[in-house]
Order: sequence, then structure tokens, then C-alpha cells
Amino acid sequence: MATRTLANGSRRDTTEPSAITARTVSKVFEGKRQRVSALSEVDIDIEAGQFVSLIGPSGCGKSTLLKMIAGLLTPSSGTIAIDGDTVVEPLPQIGVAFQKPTLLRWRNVLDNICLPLDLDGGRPADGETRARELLAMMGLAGFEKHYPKELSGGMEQRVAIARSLITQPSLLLMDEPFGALDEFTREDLNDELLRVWQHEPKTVVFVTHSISEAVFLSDHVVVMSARPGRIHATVPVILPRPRERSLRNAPEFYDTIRHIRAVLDEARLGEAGGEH
Ligand SMILES: Nc1ncnc2c1ncn2[C@@H]1O[C@H](COP(=O)(O)OP(=O)(O)OP(=O)(O)O)[C@@H](O)[C@H]1O
Repeated sequence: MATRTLANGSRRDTTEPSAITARTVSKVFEGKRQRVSALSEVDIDIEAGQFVSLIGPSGCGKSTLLKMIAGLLTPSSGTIAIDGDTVVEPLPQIGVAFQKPTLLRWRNVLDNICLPLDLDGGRPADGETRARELLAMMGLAGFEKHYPKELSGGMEQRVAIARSLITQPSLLLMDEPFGALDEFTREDLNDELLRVWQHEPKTVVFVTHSISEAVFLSDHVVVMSARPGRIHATVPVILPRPRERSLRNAPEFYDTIRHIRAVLDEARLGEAGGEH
């Protein structure tokens, strides 16, 4: 991956999107009382710049897979590579956003967004400008000096997403980031996320329980089967981009949702998967 030199002389990776491969990845959690086989022989190829959602029954290992891509967990067997390099630790070019925004309550919004920069050698000269731009992209211009307790849940999640984007990651990993929000806020944030993704191309891997959210956002929906999780099928989403709000009322949107629901039912019932 190329790097660029910032105004303060530090070097940072550029935003070229990353490609991900997983080869026969399994994960077993060895607990004191029990042994949980969470994932079994997962193979996955995600092309650079794709928006891919993972969907599947509760406990099928979606978060585990995401954490292994993030370098926060190690596979029990098999390998995960980003741009051809095996993941062995968290990488600076990866941004992560989880269901809980986990903002630091003693930092204001701007300082929360800049946290990854502060932890990674300090703010470059353009750091705060970028934080303000991201805040504006997320519809929160003017909230720089607010503290987390002064924000709604949706606003906090917007700040957390801006924070995950501040390092210009080539790969964004999102684990049910909008799961706790009401339907309208979730749809607004889906729109904003796609706007950011279009503006700053990057690979996104997005875990969700919502089929409609997965369809609205994704190029491909990866359907996983029940524990131990396996890849049941990878379904391409053939819907035009940019995705406008009106798409949510289109017959082809509902057709795709229906199709993925059927594939998910197959996966839950343990029927054979494959190309869809
Ligand atoms: N650190 C851990 N130690 C032991 N078991 C774990 C650990 N993390 C996850 N598991 C187990 O691994 C399995 C997969 O969990 P994971 O959270 O990846 O599933 P998921 O598909 O993301 O679930 P959900 O959709 O409910 O969020 C579950 O049975 C879970 O209990």
C-alpha cells in the first residue's frame, strides 16, 4: 500500500481500498467449562472497494470473523490476509465501528473523533480540519464542542463513525453499528454511510441482522449458516448506485430482500448452499 507524508512530517497510508481473503478459517473458543466451535473452514474473497455485508443466525460467528479480520482475534486454523499480508495484529489502515459507540465522556466530540490520531503519533496539521469535514458529512456540523452526554444515541453513533474514518482507513469493519437505533435514524445513517463510502472509496465489511439494510448498502451479501458458522452463499446485489432513498420503495429492492430471506432460511435449515 502507498503512503503519503503529512504536513507534520509523519507518514500515513493512502486510502486505496484493501482486498481481503480468508482461507479455511476456523475458530474454536476453549473455555474452562466448554469448548465452542464458532467458525468452521470459512473461505471468503472480498475485492478492494466492495461493500459486503455478513448476515446469518445469531451466534453463527459474524462478530468473530470480523474481529479476526481486524486482528483482534487469531484464527485457530487457516489464514486471513489483507492485501496479501497475513493479519497478525490490528493494522492502522483498518477502521472499526461497533454497536456501542464507546465515546470517551470526558472528551468533546472533536477530541473523540481525533482519538485514533492522538493514539497514533498525534494529530497531523490537517487532522482537525478532517474531523470537522467528517462531522459535517455525518450531519453534525457545529457539534464539535459538545460532550457525549449532550448527544442522542444516533448522534453518538455518527460521532463514532466519524472517529472510525479519521485515519482514512482502506478497510472499514462495522459490527451492527446501527442495531440499537430506531428505523428512521438507521435509514438516515445508511444514507450517510453510503455518501461517505462514495466520497472516500474503501472496502467495507458490515455485520447486520437486517436483510433490508444489507441489501440497501451492499454489493454482496454473505449468508452464513448456524454455528459453527460457515459461508452458505454469497449473493450479489444487482441494484444501481448511487442508492437513493426511493430505492427502498422499488419492487427490485423487495425482490432482492425476498431472495436473500429464502437463502437465509436455507442456511438456517442446513440445506446445501452455493452460487445464488
Ligand atoms: N470470547 C469468547 N469466548 C467464548 N466463546 C465466544 C467468545 N466470543 C464468541 N463466542 C462464541 O462464539 C459463537 C459465535 O459468536 P459471535 O459473537 O461471533 O456470533 P454472531 O454471529 O456475531 O452473533 P450475534 O448475531 O448474536 O451477534 C457464539 O456461540 C459465542 O458464544
